[in-house]
Amino acid sequence: MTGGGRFSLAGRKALVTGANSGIGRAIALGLAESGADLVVHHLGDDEGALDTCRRTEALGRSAHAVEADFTVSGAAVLLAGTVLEEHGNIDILIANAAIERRSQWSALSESDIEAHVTANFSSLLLLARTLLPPMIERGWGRVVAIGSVLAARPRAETVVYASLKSAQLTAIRALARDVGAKGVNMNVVSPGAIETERNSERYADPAFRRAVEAKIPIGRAGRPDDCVGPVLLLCSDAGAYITGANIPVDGGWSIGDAPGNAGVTA
Ligand SMILES: NC(=O)C1=CN([C@@H]2O[C@H](COP(=O)(O)OP(=O)(O)OC[C@H]3O[C@@H](n4cnc5c(N)ncnc54)[C@H](O)[C@@H]3O)[C@@H](O)[C@H]2O)C=CC1
Ligand SMILES: O=C(O)C(=O)C[C@H](O)C(=O)CO
Repeated sequence: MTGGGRFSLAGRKALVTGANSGIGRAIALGLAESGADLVVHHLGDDEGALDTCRRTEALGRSAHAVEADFTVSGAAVLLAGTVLEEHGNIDILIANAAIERRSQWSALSESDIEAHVTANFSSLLLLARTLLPPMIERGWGRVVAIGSVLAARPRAETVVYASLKSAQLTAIRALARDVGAKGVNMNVVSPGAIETERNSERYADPAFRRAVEAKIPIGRAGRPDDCVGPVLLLCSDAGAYITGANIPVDGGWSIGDAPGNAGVTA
């Protein structure tokens, strides 16, 4: 099945980071359903990456798995170079992979801060530095970074993670401004509470689930699949006039949030 018309991604090739699980896997498969070929990035999950590749091939698209640890300095540059060399130009970059280590600010270690900065912020800029020029040359490209509603909801135990989601948004908007006239659109999709591998233990606690659901106007936690449609819009010609945007996918959770609202405990 391929999404047709203005949502079609036929003939496009996408690199999706963290495409072995959760939101990244759902987005990767959505892109493939709409006609894109894939480069499936993962870290330490051969089985998950192969599963995404097999499911992509079952949709009639090609898929190749690549591995990189973005907490390691130089890994993003190496990956981008290898991808261009071995898999050809990338039309669509989905920067989805991220680490989230929660701890009180008073317990933060320098190495933890550095790991977050390298994986969640530097890797986006370094992937973009290599992958954007060929997009600009061909006059068409899309970058979607996966943000978080936490960027606008600062809380002490996610101070590094949330700050970097804010920084990522600013970076995307800065670059979007520069490449907009060259056919390259760059946006952020910001999920709210989405049930995935990273938080399955928290959601196993019924009290946690109830607390989260009570704050969401749509009344349920999100599913990875909820993030797919907005990304397809931004990656296709249907989204040709959208750049530098930040689209929340949070069941309405952020409606009425004041900047700096720290009252959400889920
Ligand atoms: N699940 C949620 O409620 C929310 C998730 N997000 C964002 O969505 C994105 C995906 O998260 P989920 O699907 O929930 O989590 P997940 O844990 O299923 O996926 C994270 C992916 O990142 C990759 N990854 C982890 N450490 C890495 C490293 N050091 N180097 C390279 N890749 C690494 C893994 O391959 C994994 O597939 C992340 O950017 C996260 O910040 C944002 C808001 C809410
Ligand atoms: O991981 C993020 O980023 C989040 O936004 C997490 C959720 O909002 C959350 O903490 C509730 O499950």
